Amino acid sequence: MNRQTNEVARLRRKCIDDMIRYIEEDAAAAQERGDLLNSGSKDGKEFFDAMNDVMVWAGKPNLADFLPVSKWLDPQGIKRNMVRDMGRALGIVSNFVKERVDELKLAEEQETKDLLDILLEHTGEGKQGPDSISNQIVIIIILEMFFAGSETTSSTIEWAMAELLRKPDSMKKVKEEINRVIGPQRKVEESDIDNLPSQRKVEESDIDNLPYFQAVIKETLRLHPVIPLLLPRNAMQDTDYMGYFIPKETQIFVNVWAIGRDPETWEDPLAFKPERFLGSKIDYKGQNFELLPFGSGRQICLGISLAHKVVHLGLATLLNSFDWELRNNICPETIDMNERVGITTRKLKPLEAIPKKRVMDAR
Ligand code: HEM
Repeated sequence: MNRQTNEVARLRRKCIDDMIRYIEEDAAAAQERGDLLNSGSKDGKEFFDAMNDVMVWAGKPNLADFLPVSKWLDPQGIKRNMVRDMGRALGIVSNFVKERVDELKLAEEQETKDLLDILLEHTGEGKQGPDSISNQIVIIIILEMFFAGSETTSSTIEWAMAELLRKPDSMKKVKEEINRVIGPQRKVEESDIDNLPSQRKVEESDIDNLPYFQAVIKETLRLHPVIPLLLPRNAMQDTDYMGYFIPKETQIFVNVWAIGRDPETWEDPLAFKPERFLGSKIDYKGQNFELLPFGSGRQICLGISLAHKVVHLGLATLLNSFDWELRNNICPETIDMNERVGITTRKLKPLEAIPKKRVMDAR
């Protein structure tokens, strides 16, 4: 999995470069209009909105779960709304898959294949062999990957940026560190974050070169785990757990949001203090039960290594490419940090910050 994730580093680089280009173009246009960024991608926005709605329906307590006889009535309209919004998202993903199928018909031999290319190599209606999958399944797998991988990473970056803007001291420290290690003259590479075999030589283990930045991400995931109750589990049998009796078929949620804010584990738990992770061995890879934003064990996030790269590369690039400022009427203390409740926790009010292109140092 790690090897395959590394092989498509070039694609991630391109996505990050595109993101910076879009921000620059959007920022210039927004300045002329006198407002903030407004992404030009209609499909992107439509998908983002549909996904948001699906996450809200998925996280709503459903009366029908407690009163199964009322299931067919769908008393709160949750199923109805879910089917509608899932349909919107599926429509966009179907078009995306169709575009790729058309591109592949015209393409020569590909150098690098992504997940969709590989899935498409195995499409068929089952006649070709047991390992062939239908087009509909391909669309559903891609939809699931988009759902699992996009809002989680973008929200984590948004929360981190909001926390840094609320705490100018931490912002200053992280920028100084990134500036010292990377500097505005060159792009942030994945090798700056991890010890990867990379396009350029890594002089030392770069992960050690950005300890404060690493700590910022950990602290963000402690306070804002984007899947706060993980995915639900079902007790397969009657279980006695630490003196609690859990009957078979009980649906169980693990509240990692509360674990990350537990005053018995964390000093000053509600404060954003990346320093707490400096020199600490606590990590989010599922071994330290006080910090479980990706879950743990067999059901741990399938995309953890990809998420690790994308979140670090994305945020470091945003910080290295721009200086971020708040609007005139907002100061660090008044940034709205309320959460939108759903199966994922997104910011209730999207963060509004103005990117100012960094001027290259004349070194
Ligand atoms: C900051 C980013 C991310 C966070 C915080 C995150 C967190 C999680 C969590 C908490 C779970 C449930 C684990 C459990 O219930 O124990 C999960 C599942 C999953 N994640 Fe992630 N995730 C992130 C990014 C990604 C990415 C980039 C992908 C890949 C596209 C991905 C793919 C998945 C999949 C497929 C599952 C379902 C695994 C299963 O049910 O077996 N995630 N993630």
